[in-house]
This record gives sequence, structure tokens and C-alpha cells, in this order.
Amino acid sequence: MCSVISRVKPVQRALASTLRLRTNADGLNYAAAQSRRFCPGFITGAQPLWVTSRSYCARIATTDGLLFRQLFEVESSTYTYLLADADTKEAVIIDPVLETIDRDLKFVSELGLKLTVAVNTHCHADHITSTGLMKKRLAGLKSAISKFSGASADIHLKEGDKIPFGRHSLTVRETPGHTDGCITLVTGDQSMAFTGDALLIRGCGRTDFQQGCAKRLYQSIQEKIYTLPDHCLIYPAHDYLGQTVSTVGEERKFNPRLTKSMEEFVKIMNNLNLPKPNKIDISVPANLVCGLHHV
Ligand SMILES: N[C@@H](CCC(=O)N[C@@H](CCS)C(=O)NCC(=O)O)C(=O)O
Ligand SMILES: [Fe+2]
Repeated sequence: MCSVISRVKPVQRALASTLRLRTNADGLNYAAAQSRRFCPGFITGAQPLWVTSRSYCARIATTDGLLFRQLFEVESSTYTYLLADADTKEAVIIDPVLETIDRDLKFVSELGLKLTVAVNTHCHADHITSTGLMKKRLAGLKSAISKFSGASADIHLKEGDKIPFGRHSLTVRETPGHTDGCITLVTGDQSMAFTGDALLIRGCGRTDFQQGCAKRLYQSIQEKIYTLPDHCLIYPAHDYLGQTVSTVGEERKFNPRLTKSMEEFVKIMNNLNLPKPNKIDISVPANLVCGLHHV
């Protein structure tokens, strides 16, 4: 941390130390996520500053040579993630949505990427995946989903499987509870985890339909997500409040559902009383066949 701070000008050094004090007072362990990345606009009105943390740089990869983009679909508030090897251009897309297929494919083409795998973190209930249609548009693209999802795909994933792209890969951690086939995808250096609808920012996936089970979800999060390093960035499949990224450490501390005992968690989940997703009746059957049932 000191070596980074010493690189900034005196006025910026003062700002950096204020930032450190403020984050410490908030109880957030940003230092654990320290990196020498440049985060323009980190403090409103301040000059760009080298900071010791990149926790708020939601759309920049932490890993050298890893291209990363977080994309958003407004109707279902879904995040789609694009990861690529910056050198070989091999790429993976996570949770692409039918409505944004043109945007996503244009982007892939603009960046000169070779999309090899389109993976769904689970059989979504609120939107239709674009995976099937994407396969029709991109020769060689393979679809992937958990073998416990009940959905058809080229690749059926299980615990410990790796999805390689160039020098990088994503490792599968099974995190059932929202559905039987929910998976979390973790980068090789455990700096990023794509948690689907298992762990959301300050929340979690509901457990009142498909094969939902609150106890299972609690265990999945404790055993498969909270065992990742505190600085590991959490990228969920949805956010309804405009939040983009969190960390394992932050969620361990501030997630209002997961800071409870399992018994309290189950009670909370059984009393959410959320309306069913608007598109559940068309999404689930469509997603069981890669989103293609209407084509
Ligand atoms: N209103 C949305 C559906 C919102 C919803 O149910 N989201 C799910 C995740 C997608 S299956 C969820 O688990 N939410 C948890 C929560 O606490 O909100 C729609 O109609 O699509
Ligand atoms: Fe879901």
C-alpha cells in the first residue's frame, strides 16, 4: 500500500490518506482488495487518483490480460458479463439476454473477440436467454449450464469444471438453493465471482419457485461463496437498486439476510411475499431449451 501512496503528488497523497481513514471508519477492508489500477472519477470533483483499492471499478478487470465488461438489460435488470483473453481474444459470455443479443454481438464483433462459450448461471425465470439464438449466429459457439438445471446445452457443468478462454478460465462452484442448477463462476485468481441469483448485492435469490430451498441456499453461500477471499468481487445476475458490484467481505458484513443464523434466514425467505416474475411462464420452458422454443 505504501509504495502506491508514495507515487502520488502531496495533495493527492493527502486525499488518499483521507480516503483510507474514511474507509477504515466505515469498517470496509478496501486495503484487502488493493491494486495499482487507475480509477478515474473515484472521488467526485477530485483529480484522477491512484488508489489502493479498485472495489468500485465495476467494469474494469483486476487480472492482467483479462478483458472484462459488465452489461445491463433494463427490463429484467439482468447483468450480462463478457470476459476475454486480451491477447488471444477468446471470450466467454455469462447470462446473455434475448432482448440485448444485437448489442452484445455487435460489441463482441467490435472488440474482435472469438466467443467460444455462452454460459447461464441457472435456468432463469424472469427473462429468456439469448444463448440458443447466439449459437445460430456465431459458428462454433457452445452453450453451457449446470447438469442439474434440467436444461439442454452443449456442455453440462458440474463442481470443479473449468471453462477456459485463452490463458484464463472460470471454475464452477455449485451453489444450489435458488434453483437446483445454480452455479457460481470464479476466475482463476479468485478475484471475481459471478454468483448468478445465489448471492445478490445485500440480498440473495428467492427460494419460492422452481426448486428453491432456503436451507440449501444458505449452505451454498456459506460454503461456496463466503469461503472465497474477502476481496473477491461479487458480480450478481441482477440488481434492482443500481448497485453494480460488491465483495465477499462486504456481503459477509452487510448482507441483511446472510448475516443471520440459518433459522432466521429461512424465516426471512419464507416471508418475502414477492410477486412472481412477469415472464416466468414463458421464460422457464424457453430456457430449458436454450431460449429457442419460440423460434
Ligand atoms: N420483478 C421481476 C422479478 C424479480 C425477482 O423475482 N427476482 C428474482 C431473481 C430473478 S429469478 C429474485 O430472486 N429476487 C430476489 C429478491 O429479493 O428480489 C420480474 O417481474 O421479472
Ligand atoms: Fe433466477
